[in-house]
Amino acid sequence: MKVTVVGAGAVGASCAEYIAIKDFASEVVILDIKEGFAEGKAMDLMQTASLNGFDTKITGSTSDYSKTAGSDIAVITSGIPRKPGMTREELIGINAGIVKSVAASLVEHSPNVILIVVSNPMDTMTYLAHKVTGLPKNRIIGMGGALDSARFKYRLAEALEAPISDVDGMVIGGHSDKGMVPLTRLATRNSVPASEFLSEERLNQVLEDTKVGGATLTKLLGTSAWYAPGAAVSGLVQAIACDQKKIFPCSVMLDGEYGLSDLCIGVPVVLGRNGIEKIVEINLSDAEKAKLQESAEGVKATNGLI
Ligand SMILES: NC(=O)C1=CN([C@@H]2O[C@H](COP(=O)(O)OP(=O)(O)OC[C@H]3O[C@@H](n4cnc5c(N)ncnc54)[C@H](O)[C@@H]3O)[C@@H](O)[C@H]2O)C=CC1
Ligand SMILES: O=C([O-])CC(=O)C(=O)O
Repeated sequence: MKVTVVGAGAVGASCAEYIAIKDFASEVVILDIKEGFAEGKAMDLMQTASLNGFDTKITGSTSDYSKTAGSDIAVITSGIPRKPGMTREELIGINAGIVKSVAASLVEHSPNVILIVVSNPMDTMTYLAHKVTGLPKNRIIGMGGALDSARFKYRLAEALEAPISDVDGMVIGGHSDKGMVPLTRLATRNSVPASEFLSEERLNQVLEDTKVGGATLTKLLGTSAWYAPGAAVSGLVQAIACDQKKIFPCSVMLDGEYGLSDLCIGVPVVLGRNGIEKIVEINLSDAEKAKLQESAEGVKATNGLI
């Protein structure tokens, strides 16, 4: 199993590190345009192999896509991150050009690749990857919901004063400050609805804190987050590589599902060796449907800018 990670920056390196530590891939290639940067990150990570106990071979490349040839999965993290006070949508001007050329180069060298798009604004960059590559729908996956759901569980556990392993919850919709739809109605603590433990007001606070999860970290760090994003990507890569058939909310091209078409937005999907093996249509309440619709309108407006 060969995995390429484009972008050796904060998210790309974290993602490569988590993939290596989980030790399911034979090879990880990191590629960046900054001369020597990917090679340096790869060497540094390889020097953790004997310490962390993995056999994954990590190599770096400066813009040489021939080294990525034959990749089964490729992750696109190349592009600029936001600074405090910015929205993800404001990154579109620079990142659209980067994602366009990177996606085309990846597919040229690995025609059977499954693409995972991370660069922001992620739903629109995923849509752009479809337009550029023409790959089948099951082979382009946007990563946002897995991260947003992890942040939702963090906030739920905090409110419930419970261990995170005891809580479950999912975020669908666009990966944006306004567009996320945390499904508080379906959140649970060990199968018991979270609403049995928390007031409506406290659950709403959890929802609001989840939606601004990325912005909160950007304000604290001065740039956007990387540990949880890297871990979330590695979870998707592992589900595909190991044919796990796990459900994650991912940004995928919809064709009538949830009453939406011609956009990529976060909905639950089953991930396995073929990429997106099924889009799972869950019964949403009228209020949740309205929020998803509103989120879709936001994503479509951003898509209009490419
Ligand atoms: N979807 C999600 O949940 C998340 C998305 N992001 C997004 O991921 C992207 C990367 O974030 P960071 O790693 O923090 O940024 P970073 O600045 O640390 O790293 C980006 C890397 O991309 C490289 N790069 C730029 N153009 C390239 C090209 N044409 N080909 C190859 N490499 C190129 C840069 O040299 C740099 O090393 C940002 O757009 C950020 O908003 C970040 C966190 C979560
Ligand atoms: O907040 C950002 O800009 C980066 C990102 O998408 C996240 O961490 O959720």
